[in-house]
Amino acid sequence: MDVENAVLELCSLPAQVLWSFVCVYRTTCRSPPGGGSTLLLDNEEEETRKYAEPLIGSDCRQGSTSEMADLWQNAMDHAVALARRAGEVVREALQDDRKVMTKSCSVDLVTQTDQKVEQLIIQSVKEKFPTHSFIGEESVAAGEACVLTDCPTWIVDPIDGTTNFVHAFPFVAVSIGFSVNRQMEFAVVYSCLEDKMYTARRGKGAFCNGEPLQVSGQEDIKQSIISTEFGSSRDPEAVEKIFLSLRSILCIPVHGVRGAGTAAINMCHVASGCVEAYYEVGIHVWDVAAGSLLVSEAGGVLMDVDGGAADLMSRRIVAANSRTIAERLVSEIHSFSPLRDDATP
Ligand SMILES: O=P(O)(O)O[C@H]1[C@H](O)[C@H](O)[C@H](O)[C@@H](O)[C@@H]1O
Ligand SMILES: [Mg+2]
Repeated sequence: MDVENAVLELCSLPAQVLWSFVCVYRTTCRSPPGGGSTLLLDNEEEETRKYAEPLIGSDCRQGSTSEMADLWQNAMDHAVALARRAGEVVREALQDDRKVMTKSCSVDLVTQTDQKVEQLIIQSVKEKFPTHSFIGEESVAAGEACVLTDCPTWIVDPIDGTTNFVHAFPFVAVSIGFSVNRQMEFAVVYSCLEDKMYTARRGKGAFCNGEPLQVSGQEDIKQSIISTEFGSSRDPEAVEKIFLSLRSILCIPVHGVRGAGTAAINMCHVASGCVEAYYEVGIHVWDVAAGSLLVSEAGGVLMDVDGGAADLMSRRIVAANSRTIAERLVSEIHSFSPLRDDATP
């Protein structure tokens, strides 16, 4: 039977049996069956196999369901260690003069520390997980594509709150999201100057320094704090919409409007329950990927600013403690549509 028919035959088997085959294939027929071609597994199974290698070993011990379910734990642990190391680099850099450069406009700042931290993270991940993909803020700024595929992908904002970093304003985060099959599997946001490590694993809750997070139970927007940012665009039409939204929301009235200066930490505040909702138009996928999982794992909801499904590449986000608050916010937002992160240039 050739490889293609073998794969079709296998796909009709229950997963447990399929996994046994993968085990057998891995240990008893290193060379692909039928010579030449390799049995192609989709990325996740391939990655499972690669990851699960320590679990299979030469005795082909089958990874139990829980061990397989934790196959991304190894990557998450590495992400936490990288975020902590990156935080040390950020704190050290704050002791020196920071060389400030600009990107899309005069207030869209970047520093050598942003670039150094991103390189540190990506280089380390490439060594440990050579088949993984990346979306990094500074790599994209340098011309790399910003496309999310099914592959295991690290979505990295080396310094979220770059403007804060330049001014030593105390909210600076390293944000690392990880997606497989376009679904967030884990999130790590390290608020470097507060020494707060926010983590979330899909289906396993959200935490800050190991303490569980839960969104606010407040359903009345008039008893709420809302966070947002002015962003780095100074396009008159965009600024007009930003201020119209801000005035509408402020005059609901809400208790207050806040902004940490970083999308990632704004979303951590929603997950922590100290802010009922955050919204913004103009952010990028690297600003919100990790925060989106933290909010949903803390019991919150994500939505587009027009009330539709959240789309991490759309540059628009509402992250709230509940649909009630999210939909009330949407009714007050004057939205606009920046060029998508994955738009073809
Ligand atoms: O600091 P950045 O990584 O550039 O990201 C920030 C962005 O530049 C803009 O200031 C947004 O308003 C922020 O929410 C975002 O985090
Ligand atoms: Mg950034």
